Order: sequence, then C-alpha cells, then structure tokens
Amino acid sequence: MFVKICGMKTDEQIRYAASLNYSMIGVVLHNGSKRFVCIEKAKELAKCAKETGIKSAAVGLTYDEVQNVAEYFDYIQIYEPVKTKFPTIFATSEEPADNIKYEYLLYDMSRGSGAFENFKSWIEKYRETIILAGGLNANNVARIIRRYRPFGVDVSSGVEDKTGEKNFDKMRKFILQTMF
Ligand SMILES: O=C(O)c1ccccc1N[C@@H]1O[C@H](COP(=O)(O)O)[C@@H](O)[C@H]1O
Repeated sequence: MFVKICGMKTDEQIRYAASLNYSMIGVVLHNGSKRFVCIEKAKELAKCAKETGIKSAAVGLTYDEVQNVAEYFDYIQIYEPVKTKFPTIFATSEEPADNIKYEYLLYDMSRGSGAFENFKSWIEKYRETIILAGGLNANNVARIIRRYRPFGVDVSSGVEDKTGEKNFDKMRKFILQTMF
C-alpha cells in the first residue's frame, strides 16, 4: 500500500516518516495553509527527503504555487489540470477528463481541512491506481482500505495534534492501520 503523509515542516518529521516506511512526504506551498512553508524551507525539506530516500511532493492548489521549487521534488501535487514538465500528482474531487495526464491520481475533497466525506462512486473505476485522501485517520483508514481497495492513501490532519503539529504517535498508529 502506498501511504503519503502531507504537510511536513521539519527534517525531524521527514526522517521519522521515512523510518516508518511512509511512501512519500508532501510539503505545502499554498499560502493559505497552516502547513505553508516558504520556498527556501521547501528546498531544505526536499533535500532532507532525498537524503532519507523517501519520495517527495511539492503541494499547491495551482502550478504557480509550486513551480519555483518543482525541480527539487520528485513530484508536484496540484489541483488544476495543467500540463507541466514535472511528474504530477493530479488532485481532484471530480472524475478526470481522459486527456489529463498525470503519474498519480489523488481523490481529495478536503485539501488539508481534515473533513471526511463519503467518497464519490466514480473512484471505483480507478481503484487500482487512485490515492484516497480527506479526513483519514488511524480510526477510519483500515475501513476505507477494505471498502475501496485503493492503490494508496494520503493523510495530513489525522496525524496532527490539537496545536496542528504532526504527532509522532499518530503517525505510527496511522501507518500500522494500513498494514494488514
Ligand atoms: O495540507 C494542506 O494544508 C493542503 C493545502 C492545500 C492543498 C492540499 C493540502 N493538503 C492535502 O489534502 C489532503 C487531505 O488532508 P486531510 O488529511 O484531510 O487534512 C492531504 O493529505 C494533502 O495531500
């Protein structure tokens, strides 16, 4: 199971995610996010991910938000269907048109809000390739995996504590729930 964790803000968080065998980390460059990091910090975090061997994604709502750091990351994660020269995680809550090109398809209604909503029925067609996100946590992820059998899952709020910081105990419990 592919398991991505989003909203990394420190080297320590990245190293811990790598030690737990998360598949990919995300660094958020959307200015309105509480997980926003500046360009220089994003470059540092991308370097740390490379050192640990974990894959990395620069996350923004638009290509404009990630384009200045894209070359430092393995992927960009964007919510608009633009063609770029970078390997792309296309994030959407609508079924993608056939002409949209991406390396990974991410279903995400939440965009880092932690809100869970039932997944739309069109995702069933993509179950072998899709990554599911939106309000996942250690209490619901195993049920979602059993129900949809997706390629992967992605989490952010569900592994944070009340202050909005990544919680190492929740990170560990989450990934354990994806292994069965
Ligand atoms: O995490 C953010 O702040 C964010 C901002 C802008 C676009 C996407 C963002 N995060 C992505 O949303 C999913 C789901 O988040 P959550 O688990 O419901 O909090 C997350 O995994 C990121 O890929």
